[in-house]
Amino acid sequence: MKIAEVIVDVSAYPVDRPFDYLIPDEMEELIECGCRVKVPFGARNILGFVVGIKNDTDVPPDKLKPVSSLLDIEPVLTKEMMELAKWMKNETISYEIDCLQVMIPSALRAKYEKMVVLETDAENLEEPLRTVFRRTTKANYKELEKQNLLIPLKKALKEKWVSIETVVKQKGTIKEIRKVKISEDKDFLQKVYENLSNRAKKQKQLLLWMQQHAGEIIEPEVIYRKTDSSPQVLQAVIGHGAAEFVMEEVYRNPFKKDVGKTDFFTLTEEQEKALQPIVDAMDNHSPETFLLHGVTGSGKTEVYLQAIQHCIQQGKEAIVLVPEISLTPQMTNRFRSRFGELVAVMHSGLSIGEKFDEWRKVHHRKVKVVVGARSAVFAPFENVGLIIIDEEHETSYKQEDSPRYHARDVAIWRSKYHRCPVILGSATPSLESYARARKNVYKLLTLKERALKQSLPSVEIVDMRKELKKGNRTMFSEKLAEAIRGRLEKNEQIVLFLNRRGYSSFVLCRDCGTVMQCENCDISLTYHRYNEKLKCHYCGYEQPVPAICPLCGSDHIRYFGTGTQKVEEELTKLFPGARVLRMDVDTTKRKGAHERILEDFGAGKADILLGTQMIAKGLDFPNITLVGVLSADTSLHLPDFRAAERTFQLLTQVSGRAGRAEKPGEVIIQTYSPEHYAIQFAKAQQYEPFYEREMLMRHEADYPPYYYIALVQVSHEDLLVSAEYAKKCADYLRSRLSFNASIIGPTTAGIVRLQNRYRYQCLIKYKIEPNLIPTFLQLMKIYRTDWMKKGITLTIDLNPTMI
Ligand SMILES: Nc1ncnc2c1ncn2[C@@H]1O[C@H](COP(=O)(O)OP(=O)(O)OP(=O)(O)O)[C@@H](O)[C@H]1O
Ligand SMILES: [Zn+2]
Ligand SMILES: [Zn+2]
Repeated sequence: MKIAEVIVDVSAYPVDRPFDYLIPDEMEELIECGCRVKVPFGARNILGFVVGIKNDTDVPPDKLKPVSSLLDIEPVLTKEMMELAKWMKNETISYEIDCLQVMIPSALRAKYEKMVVLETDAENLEEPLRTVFRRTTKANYKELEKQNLLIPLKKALKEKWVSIETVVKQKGTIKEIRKVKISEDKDFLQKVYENLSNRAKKQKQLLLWMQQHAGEIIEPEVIYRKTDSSPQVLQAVIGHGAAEFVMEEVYRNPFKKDVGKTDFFTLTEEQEKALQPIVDAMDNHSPETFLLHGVTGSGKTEVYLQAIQHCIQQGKEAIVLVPEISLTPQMTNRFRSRFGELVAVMHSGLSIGEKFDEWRKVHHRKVKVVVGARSAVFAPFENVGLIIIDEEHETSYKQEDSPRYHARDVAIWRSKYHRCPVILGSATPSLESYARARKNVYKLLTLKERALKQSLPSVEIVDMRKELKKGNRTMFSEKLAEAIRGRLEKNEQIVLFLNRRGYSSFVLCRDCGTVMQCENCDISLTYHRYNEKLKCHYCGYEQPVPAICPLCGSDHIRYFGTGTQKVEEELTKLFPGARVLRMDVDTTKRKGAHERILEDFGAGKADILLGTQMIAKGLDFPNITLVGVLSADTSLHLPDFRAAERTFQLLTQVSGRAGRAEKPGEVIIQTYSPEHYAIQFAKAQQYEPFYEREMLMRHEADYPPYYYIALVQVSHEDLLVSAEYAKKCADYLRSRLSFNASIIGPTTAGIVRLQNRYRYQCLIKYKIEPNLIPTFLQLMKIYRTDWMKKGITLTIDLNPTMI
């Protein structure tokens, strides 16, 4: 008798442990650890992962149920991943199933079809497969399963006579936008127009307009707006054949392009010195963590590339993590142009199917290097020699929902498993990492100079309060405006950065002061110019901009569109000839848009790149000689203890985009708080003094890195219920944790009401608290057995990125 231990896909069960299932005889040779199965659970058949196989069980025979079906003939998880999940579930207080799910590509969670592809001459196969593949080189897996051919198939797979190809059916995350393609045939449009009766006034009006736009592909919303027509009218006109609906064309895959080949640079002395200890650690199989602190443009990437080269020479594999936002072709091409076909790239811009293709290259050892965002840390390599996390200070390395893991922690866990080094790289390391480096927990490697000894750009601070006093009401100080003008004349490029964190455009009634709020959340709605709508960034609620104030009926509605759109308008007014590219959430929604904007800017098709956080990192364009920061302090006054750190990081990163080649760079930072230390140190571009200063602040307030923090959050539709259970949490924690841990709260969360749920939280600060994880697990158990039924949601976030 063979028994499978299965982690089942139920996230509401109080106990998080494997369940035993009988393996039916016909599956005995097929099931392995790491395969997914379907098993009966209660009245349902649900998904599960086989995490162990054994010969006996305590479950009485009459209770023991058999596995219903097998989903993977090849395991999708390695032994390492299953071990990692066990560690992760405690570390992040989450279900093991969630940890396992996050490790596999989303394609495996979508609908797909499996095909078995012949990889050899059919005559080399054994019967009965030979007969099958004499007729075809591709057979449907389901068919073979029906014919009971899985056992010979498994053998053929092991011999690599066949392989399995998965065709994802669902288009997945690619957003397809429905647009209207107007007929190119003007005469035809005219004919349709003439054939319409005069009573169809709206249709006629629309057709007249269409004649002016023959052949164009336009979003329906734009048509409604421009022609004052309704969906019904458009539908009618389409019915006459004057236009048709088309789906947004899929953009070419930016990674299919040939990237050419680049050579290794001769390292500078500093780079050489940084690389050596990493190479030594690889040679000695030593799981050390290095913090590579190098100023912007110091050539950290070159150090990574040469370290990877060494790793490949050792016959091992490398994982490179970069923040999603800087996972641009510019970045990935640096890896692809060095290592060619040995590189797989994983990021959210790819469709589910494309992502899955990349994952399979890793799974089948077709590549040696994977470059990807956070989840690439789970790349199923089995012989990892190096893990790199670029821009390690980035908050996107922490997953915001369950499992709330930090890629850095996972990387370090894996480095111990594989006995290989980790490199954390940044020009502005997180305080936590730098503090660890100071204590020799991480090994500090420093690059103080830029790669070609270019000087860092000169930084100037402009006090915007004085501008206002001078009577300048624009967003551009005289200084910045002048500098922009100068660059435009010299044909040099400009980056303008709008710090939009915690700050957005909103709509307000000038008579009564009402700010338009979301119906479901305690958040003001954000104004979107392009479709004249107000939108909630938290829950997606959308409404048209009201013509009159819903509260007092006044029509004095004012738009505080101080976002990128407004800046763009002002820019074009001030500098009519300037070519501006805007990069923000609106202009980068579509697949490939982000890449295209950068590509165009790199190719010199624009003078000014205007953007938000998205443009702060990773850009390496030689012709940028001016960086302007329009509003340095918007991120400074957020109620988050990391506000100063984030501001410093942003300003330093964005300043670093200037003067990276021969031409010297200049940075102008506009601010209303020029005296703030985060801004002053960003001006000096000195990390260490900032670090010292900020550490003092953290020390005084008992914040990380001196203390760890954890956030326990409770939410419920009813405010009082939420408050009551938050208090229960706090009481429970107080009764179980030591006096060294301080429990603050319960207090209301930063945003009290979100998606119609009221939120309370407790903040826990602790140093060494052996009882913490067991207490949290216990609290979770109480929640899952009892509170959940009452509609409570409880989340526990260890080391939250925002509080
Ligand atoms: N040894 C070298 N010799 C010549 N050029 C180099 C060398 N190392 C790096 N460079 C060049 O210097 C520039 C900056 O390097 P890179 O982009 O790797 O810096 P970085 O430290 O990653 O910067 P940032 O943190 O600002 O993104 C690049 O254009 C790179 O090609
Ligand atoms: Zn009003
Ligand atoms: Zn909302």
